[in-house]
Amino acid sequence: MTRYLEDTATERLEADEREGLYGPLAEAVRALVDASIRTEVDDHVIRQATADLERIAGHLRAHQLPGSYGVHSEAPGRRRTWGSPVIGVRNPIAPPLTLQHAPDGLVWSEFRVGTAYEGPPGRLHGGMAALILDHVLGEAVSASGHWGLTGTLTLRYRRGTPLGRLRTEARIDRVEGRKAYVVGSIADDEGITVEAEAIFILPKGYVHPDATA
Ligand SMILES: CCCCCCCC(=O)SCCNC(=O)CCNC(=O)[C@H](O)C(C)(C)COP(=O)(O)OP(=O)(O)OC[C@H]1O[C@@H](n2cnc3c(N)ncnc32)[C@H](O)[C@@H]1OP(=O)(O)O
Repeated sequence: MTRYLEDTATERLEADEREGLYGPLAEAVRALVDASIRTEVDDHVIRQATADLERIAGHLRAHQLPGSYGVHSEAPGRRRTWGSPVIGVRNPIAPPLTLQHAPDGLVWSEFRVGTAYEGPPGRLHGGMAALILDHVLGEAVSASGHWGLTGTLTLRYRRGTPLGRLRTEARIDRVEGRKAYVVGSIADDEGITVEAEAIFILPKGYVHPDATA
């Protein structure tokens, strides 16, 4: 039977420590992105800030992964998606979402989006809504014990999604062979703004990297 690796208590503690280190770094860069979009300070301050940031990037690049982050081990134990553009603890591009799992398989999150994700004035960019929903729907597939890549993702933008506080949720509808059908949404305080449905497909011959015999 296929089993998936779980963290021990010590491994969880180590991972929490790493999260406590990298989380604030990503949060500081997120604040920087917002500041970069909205600042109206004098030109010389911007030039100075640019030089300072280039210097800081140089410090961080002194020792780094040779390639992309992928699904990587920060510490012993379960591999983590800390580079994810949706939930990644280490990725300042991620809003980030913290996903919650209900006992009935519903995956949901309450989160905030700011100016970095603006499409129409004051509203969430449609592509960003697709990114969030792709991930959350994929997570609902995983939560059901299945796995797969997005084959088709269909969105219906019912009305504009305001920047600010939002909620997303997803649940699996059914599984047919290697295909998992899943549905979800993004909502503001007034109700659903974007509806999504997707088919996630387990690629032919795929073996999960965390699977043990
Ligand atoms: C928990 C973390 C969540 C993270 C979520 C992140 C999600 C992602 O970003 S995934 C990245 C984006 N997606 C991709 O890159 C996928 C690229 N595509 C592929 O790899 C392949 O085309 C893949 C895996 C979808 C299907 O390939 P393959 O396994 O060869 O499928 P194949 O054997 O031809 O077809 C299997 C079944 O699926 C159907 N199918 C194939 N492709 C699609 C598709 N794109 N859409 C719908 N159905 C499809 C076929 O009709 C067939 O159906 P049936 O069994 O009824 O005849």
